[in-house]
Amino acid sequence: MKKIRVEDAVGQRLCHDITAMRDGFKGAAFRRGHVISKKDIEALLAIGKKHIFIWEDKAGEIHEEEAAQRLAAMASLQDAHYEGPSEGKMVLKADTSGMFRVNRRLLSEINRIGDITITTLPDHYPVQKGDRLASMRIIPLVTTEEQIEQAEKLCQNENLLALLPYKKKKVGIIITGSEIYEGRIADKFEMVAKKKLTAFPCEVLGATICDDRQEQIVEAAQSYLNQGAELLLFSGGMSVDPDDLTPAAIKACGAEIITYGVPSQPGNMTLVSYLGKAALVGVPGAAISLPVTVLDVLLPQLFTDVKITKEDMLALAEGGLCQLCEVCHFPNCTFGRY
Ligand SMILES: Nc1nc2c(c(=O)[nH]1)N[C@H]1C(S)=C(S)[C@@H](COP(=O)(O)OP(=O)(O)OC[C@H]3O[C@@H](n4cnc5c(N)ncnc54)[C@H](O)[C@@H]3O)O[C@H]1N2
Ligand code: MOO
Repeated sequence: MKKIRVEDAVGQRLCHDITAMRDGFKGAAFRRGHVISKKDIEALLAIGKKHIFIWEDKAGEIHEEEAAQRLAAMASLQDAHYEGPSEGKMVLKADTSGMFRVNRRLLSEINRIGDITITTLPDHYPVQKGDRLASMRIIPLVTTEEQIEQAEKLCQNENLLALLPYKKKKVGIIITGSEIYEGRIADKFEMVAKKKLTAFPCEVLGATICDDRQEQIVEAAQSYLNQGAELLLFSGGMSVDPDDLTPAAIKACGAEIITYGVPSQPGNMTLVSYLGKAALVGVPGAAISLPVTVLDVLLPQLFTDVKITKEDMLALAEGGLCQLCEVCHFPNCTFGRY
């Protein structure tokens, strides 16, 4: 690449986007390929560009825009599209709502190569259509093609990124507790659960209030399963009192327990289990009194086709202590990352 003074550049073609920042604007003031005219000289000087590069092709070298496009192509995925290049980078955006996945080990290997940087939302992040998911660029204006080939090779047999779209599910809500069943207090869980479920494609089959009696809880669960429910949320009776029967009732339904107890707080006493395709989730009482608990962390994955594992739950421990912020920013926070 040849460096020349802006005053001597009239008639020359810019070989990369040139960024300006002013009054809240940050973006490309001049695009790659723009032919510099006399009137551009003052504008370039005003954004601090006294010199520009003139591109000279060299074998084995690759320009930032082509490099970014190659990186995007090696990590293409369904239900998302790339935009760019702009300022040398490609940005991945979601075409649907779902749970974003990133292969962290592979991401680290690619970023270790040298000039390449790929940055993403956190693994398991819930996203909406239009959200930015990842951005890719090389740091210098030019890199060796060999570095891009190395990254491409790493992505040959495994996916770097994925977006798991939410699937429509039928949901049954089972509320336990003698105080609610006998009318001593009003139920608060149905409203809480239904509000959280509005973020996902689902049909709520109903909400059943049960006494602290195992057979009644099992019967309510079976009734929803017979109606095709793929997600059952059980509330209350999840801790250590003699009347806390929900975990035993879920076991009695024949579900395979993935975990009873999650290293995350609030929501420690959560139970995750599966009976065939259906997820049976025991939700501790804290979900009623706090804006965000483990339930909010689990819901995105519960609406995908990928089952929650014990490893997933163990990974919640670091950062899993909610900071109880005055204004809750979940999921844009430390809580619930795995
Ligand atoms: N000694 C210990 N105490 C507690 C533990 C523990 O491990 N050792 N765990 C704590 C955790 S964590 C939670 S969360 C709570 C509550 O757990 P439960 O899910 O068993 O909740 P309940 O005992 O059934 O109810 C607690 C409280 O909330 C009211 N409630 C419950 N469901 C409803 C509803 N649908 N609508 C309105 N109000 C509801 C209930 O009446 C109780 O007042 O336990 C900690 N304690
Ligand atoms: O199970 Mo509890 O307060 O950690 O929700």
